[in-house]
Amino acid sequence: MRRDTEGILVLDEDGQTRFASGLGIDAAVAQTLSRVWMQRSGVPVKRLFALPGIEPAHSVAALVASQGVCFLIFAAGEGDELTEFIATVDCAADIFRYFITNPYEAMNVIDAAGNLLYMSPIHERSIGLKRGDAIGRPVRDVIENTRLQEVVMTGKPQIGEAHESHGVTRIVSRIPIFDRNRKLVAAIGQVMFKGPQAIPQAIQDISNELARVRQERDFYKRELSGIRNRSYGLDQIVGSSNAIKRLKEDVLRVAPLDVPVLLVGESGTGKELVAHALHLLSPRGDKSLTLVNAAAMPANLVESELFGYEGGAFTGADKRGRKGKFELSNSGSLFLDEIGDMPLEMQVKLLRVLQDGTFQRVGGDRLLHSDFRLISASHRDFQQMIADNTFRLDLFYRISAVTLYLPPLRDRLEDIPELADTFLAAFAKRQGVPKKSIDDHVIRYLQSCSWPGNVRQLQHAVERAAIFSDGDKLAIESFGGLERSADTGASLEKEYRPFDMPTNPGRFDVWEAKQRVELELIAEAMERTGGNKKRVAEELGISRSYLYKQLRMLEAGKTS
Ligand SMILES: Nc1ncnc2c1ncn2[C@@H]1O[C@H](COP(=O)(O)OP(=O)(O)OP(=O)(O)O)[C@@H](O)[C@H]1O
Repeated sequence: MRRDTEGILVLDEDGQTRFASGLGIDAAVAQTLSRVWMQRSGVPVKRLFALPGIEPAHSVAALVASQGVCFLIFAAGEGDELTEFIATVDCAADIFRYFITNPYEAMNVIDAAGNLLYMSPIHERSIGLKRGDAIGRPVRDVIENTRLQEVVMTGKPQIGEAHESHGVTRIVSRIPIFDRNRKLVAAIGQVMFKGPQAIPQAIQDISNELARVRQERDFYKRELSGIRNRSYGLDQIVGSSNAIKRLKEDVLRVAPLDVPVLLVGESGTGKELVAHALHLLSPRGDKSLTLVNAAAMPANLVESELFGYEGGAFTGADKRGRKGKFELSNSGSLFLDEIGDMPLEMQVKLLRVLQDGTFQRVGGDRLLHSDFRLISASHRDFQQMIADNTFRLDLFYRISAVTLYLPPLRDRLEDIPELADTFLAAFAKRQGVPKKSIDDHVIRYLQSCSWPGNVRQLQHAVERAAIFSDGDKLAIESFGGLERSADTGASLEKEYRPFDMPTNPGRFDVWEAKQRVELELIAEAMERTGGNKKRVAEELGISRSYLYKQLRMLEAGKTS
């Protein structure tokens, strides 16, 4: 006969059986437990203990009341350390309580779905939660930057990691919890809570260094993906609208001149494309075009990226030092994208480089010189930035000898068929699949959309539709519902026009602009050298007679 593995035995004050079931009916079990109960005045009954003299091993939980006792008997399972621990350590419950309320090391528990089952009081207090507030909530909504949910997803522990939350770095271990059938049921997070001073400075330094390296890695990844092996010329600028025709004419006219060019236009209008064309069509076209994205660059990297650094300039720096973008673009062009996002303190430094082409590496004292042609770009409204004092007027003048305006796609909807066709052809070639086509009614649909992300958005939308359309034609549904136009084009064009933009986008007098920059350079050099004309002529590489002529113009400008 199969023996029960569980049972209940209820005894009264005098040890008489009041209720029994399962193993509780077994005479040997009842006798043993009755003895334990009747000796309670000498040996108090433990809350949990191993059942003596019965094979296989069983554990007993005792619920003691004034009129009697209820024993719950259950199979312990071989080598069950928990039952053994509870059975042999009298203060087992107190030890558990210590672990879950430990003020030096918090313990949080989540279930397999990533929801909090328990959070230590110390941790709750540290993030301003009331007792039990976090229970039932997804852990990632409660603990900033936590990765505890990853542990229930992967089943892999994360031991001794630095975790930054609410401005404090603490050491954390995250451990998956499995049941006896090796099924993942929960995860616990143990957080060292002695305060920041408990974390050795070395660990803090490593964690800072790691964050810096991660940031740097992401930055270079972005840079790398930006440097595609594509050839950019005028042919790459697709479109036959008047606006694009004029833009191409202007690129041809400006490219050979060694003056700074500012490209202004919304995101995705092709500023980078135009920068490449300007460079390729310039006398510097066979040299390199160095790309810098001021917005994507982490603040702590901007200076060393642009200026380079000398060996040992800071922790983690290359021992041999490194050239910055200014040096790398020597004799070529420098494309400074999103210049409007450059912090003010960097603007001052950039201005200095643009004034005389000299600079120093971070941590160095050698005066270096670089000869580059600056092409900068921004989607921002310079007029507004200058009014808000977030962009320096003198820098604006310096970078915008020529400003080219790139029209938003909504202002040249007639380019959509050509652009869409180009993107479809390129997509088909890249993927090695037949090219799909677009019916006129789909083109009309595309022309009714607002395209806030301009050509880039169109390119992505067309590629997406090429993937999701069945057959050899793009269907409207496969564009996934694009935003329709509310016809705001005209006002936006105005918004993006920088201050001295000609009303006719792209039209300007290049010679006038060149003259203006030259006069500014001369005025500045005169001021710097205290009016020493010989030095000014030498520094600027112009003859003295030409300098005198220009000075007369400057004088005339002041009095007119
Ligand atoms: N006229 C165009 N002809 C062909 N492709 C274009 C044109 N304009 C933009 N593109 C394409 O659209 C995408 C975005 O262009 P680009 O990166 O030059 O825009 P951007 O104005 O520099 O954008 P952002 O300001 O966001 O950096 C690129 O893939 C580019 O090749």
